[in-house]
Amino acid sequence: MSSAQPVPFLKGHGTENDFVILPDPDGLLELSAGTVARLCDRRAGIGGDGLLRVVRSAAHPEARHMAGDAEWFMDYRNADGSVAEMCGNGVRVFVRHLERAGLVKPGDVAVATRAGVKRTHLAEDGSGVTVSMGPAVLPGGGVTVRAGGLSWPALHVNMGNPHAVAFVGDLADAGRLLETPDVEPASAYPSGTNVEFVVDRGARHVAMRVHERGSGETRSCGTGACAVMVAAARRDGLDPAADGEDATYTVEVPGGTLVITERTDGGIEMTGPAVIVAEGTLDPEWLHA
Ligand SMILES: N[C@@H](CCC[C@H](N)C(=O)O)C(=O)O
Repeated sequence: MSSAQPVPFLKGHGTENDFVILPDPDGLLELSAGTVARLCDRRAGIGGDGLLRVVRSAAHPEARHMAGDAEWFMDYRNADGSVAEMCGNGVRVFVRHLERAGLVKPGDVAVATRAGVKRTHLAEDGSGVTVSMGPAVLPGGGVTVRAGGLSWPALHVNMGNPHAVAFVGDLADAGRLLETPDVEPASAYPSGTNVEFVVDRGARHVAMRVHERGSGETRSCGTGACAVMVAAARRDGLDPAADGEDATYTVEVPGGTLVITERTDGGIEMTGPAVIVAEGTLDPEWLHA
């Protein structure tokens, strides 16, 4: 990362999906994949499942076309430094940071992402953030997930980023998830995928584990929880666009709870917490080592 100036950072999380946040309003930081991976390293860096660079849309070539709708662009990177289209927990934490920094007021805030503009709503009482995640796309075709020596049929769901959702007998069946689950056919996911393992907890209430592309097993994934909600609804015979009735599910993740509604227009809304934990300045000696 090239910068002669001190580089500020924050640390935040949403249902324990944690992020390094780098405010860079004018898009001046040159952020290599290696620097992102160093920052997200839990022992030698700050630590995080991913990184949120906070850039004015007008200052970023990938977001300039959205500047009229959303002042701020969430430049999201996975912990290994790879770029991803969207991060559902990240976008909540992103707007919490904007609010805390006095850059937006509670209420409606639009955020530009690589998956388009996402509309968010920051509760006045600071309780949580709701994000309009857009519709799920179900490309169809059979997918199989293998992990922990077992295999399951899975549903391919795209929430701006790719997911394979498998219903399992027990969340422990997926094993330790230290390695990337095998997903077939690989051609269904040319850029890799996030994988969710799901069990039922009650009526319209599920629990999941997730192995994230570029980050490994994490304690939550917002786009993954939305993919799981849609997979559970279809399995339960619900399709709000056809039924003319919204469907709401509670999705438990290891790091907390997300509430997700699919509307009759196909739009998906996710509500959950967003917390800023700390802020500081990167040590220039460490940064430029
Ligand atoms: N944790 C995120 C998803 C982050 C991106 C994902 N790992 C990918 O590569 O698609 C979320 O909360 O949605």
